[in-house]
Amino acid sequence: MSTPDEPIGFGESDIAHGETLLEVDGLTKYFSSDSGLFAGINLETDQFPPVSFGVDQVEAVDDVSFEIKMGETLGLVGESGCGKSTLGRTLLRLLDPTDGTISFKGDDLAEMSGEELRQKRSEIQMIFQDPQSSLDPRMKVGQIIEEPMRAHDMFDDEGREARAKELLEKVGLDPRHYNRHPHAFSGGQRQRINLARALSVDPDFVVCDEPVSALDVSIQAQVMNTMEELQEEFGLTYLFIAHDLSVIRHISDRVAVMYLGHIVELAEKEELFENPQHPYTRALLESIPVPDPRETGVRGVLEGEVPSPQNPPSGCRFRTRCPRLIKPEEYDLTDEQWKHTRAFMRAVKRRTFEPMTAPEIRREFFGGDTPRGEAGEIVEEAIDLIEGDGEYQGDEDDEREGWKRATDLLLESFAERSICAQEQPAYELESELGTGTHFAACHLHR
Ligand SMILES: Nc1ncnc2c1ncn2[C@@H]1O[C@H](COP(=O)(O)OP(=O)(O)OP(=O)(O)O)[C@@H](O)[C@H]1O
Repeated sequence: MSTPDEPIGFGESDIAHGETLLEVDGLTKYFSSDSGLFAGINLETDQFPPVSFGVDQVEAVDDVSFEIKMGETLGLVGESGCGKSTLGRTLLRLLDPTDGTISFKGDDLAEMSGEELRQKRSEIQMIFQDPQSSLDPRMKVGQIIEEPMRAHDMFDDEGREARAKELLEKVGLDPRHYNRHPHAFSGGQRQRINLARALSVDPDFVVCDEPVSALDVSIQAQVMNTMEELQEEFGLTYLFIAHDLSVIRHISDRVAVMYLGHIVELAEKEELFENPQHPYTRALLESIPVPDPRETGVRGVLEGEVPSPQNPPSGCRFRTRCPRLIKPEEYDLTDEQWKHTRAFMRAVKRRTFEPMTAPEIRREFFGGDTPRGEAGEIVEEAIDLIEGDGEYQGDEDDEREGWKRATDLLLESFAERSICAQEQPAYELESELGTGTHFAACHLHR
């Protein structure tokens, strides 16, 4: 048990600044897609008997590897639903991993349970997005901050109170607020209370899950500045989860970009923002709203929907939306012809144009220069299926069938035969800025 006389600067960690604190290897977390009485029973009306047994998996986090160094902030960014929170919670063992290792100071958290895991939890803390709901309104601020210390049997009553008051001051609040209830505080102040609570047990590592997303922009910067000061003072290491790139840019040393359960790019902050190497990262960066009022809206917004994590694309998970999908080896296509074919495939898949005649399609999508050879035959067959005066036109059901067959044909012949569909990419690149490694999961770097 710690003594109350210990200074608030807390105990020394046995890992030096800049050394690996946490190393995650092949971390995977699948959820069964439904739960309850009928979990695993699927109704399939087109077969007999019309039920089958089997659990659909949501591949929320899939084969993720990275490390975090003592004293650094690793930013984790990605669109909603890409698995950021699941990753954070699995690291802390709030969720049980499906596979992989989580080496924290050399011990595998994935293998721990019971008392051993409970003990470890004082070294790893988490801060959540919503400071409103994560603070019990019936408890006073002092009790809230002391709760984790009590759970870990740290100090006596007097010691805990002294420490709680000192922490209130450290996070930028007034120690005299010790006896107040959380409702008396603003959103930013409540997040500061959360910070004090997380720090009360002297953690080395704090997973911050969208900690400033619910706050006004001006308050966000203040809270992040406080977090940086506390990091410096207490030698903290952060995994900072956010969907907002400007927040990530403010606080991170290195940044990991997540898409549909995979980490697609990881590099030092400047390198990632100035020299992004994954088409998804580029699209994310381009979709940041432009501050210039003369430019309206957002640029380069990502096309299409994120696929379901229940049935994610093979190979590179971004390939179904990727503007740089790689040409399949077997076709003799110029870059220009491939660009046209790819654009045509996307337009057919998403049915973005009204029926046209075959010459109009050739002109519109291929500038009159349709590919030759096998690829050309496939393109012509697809054109045949959707052309305005072709056999599939006139009846709505037939028309739909024609577009579907053309889509399947194009996807099977081109998209599915790309290396992007066949192999999961993972490449280490040289950084242009800074000294660290640059990971990019994109076959353009093969
Ligand atoms: N308990 C659960 N059971 C089933 N599926 C889940 C569960 N928790 C999360 N998921 C699914 O896992 C995927 C990843 O979700 P997660 O919350 O980790 O994403 P996120 O990137 O943190 O998104 P957000 O920013 O919206 O919280 C989603 O498809 C989500 O629906």
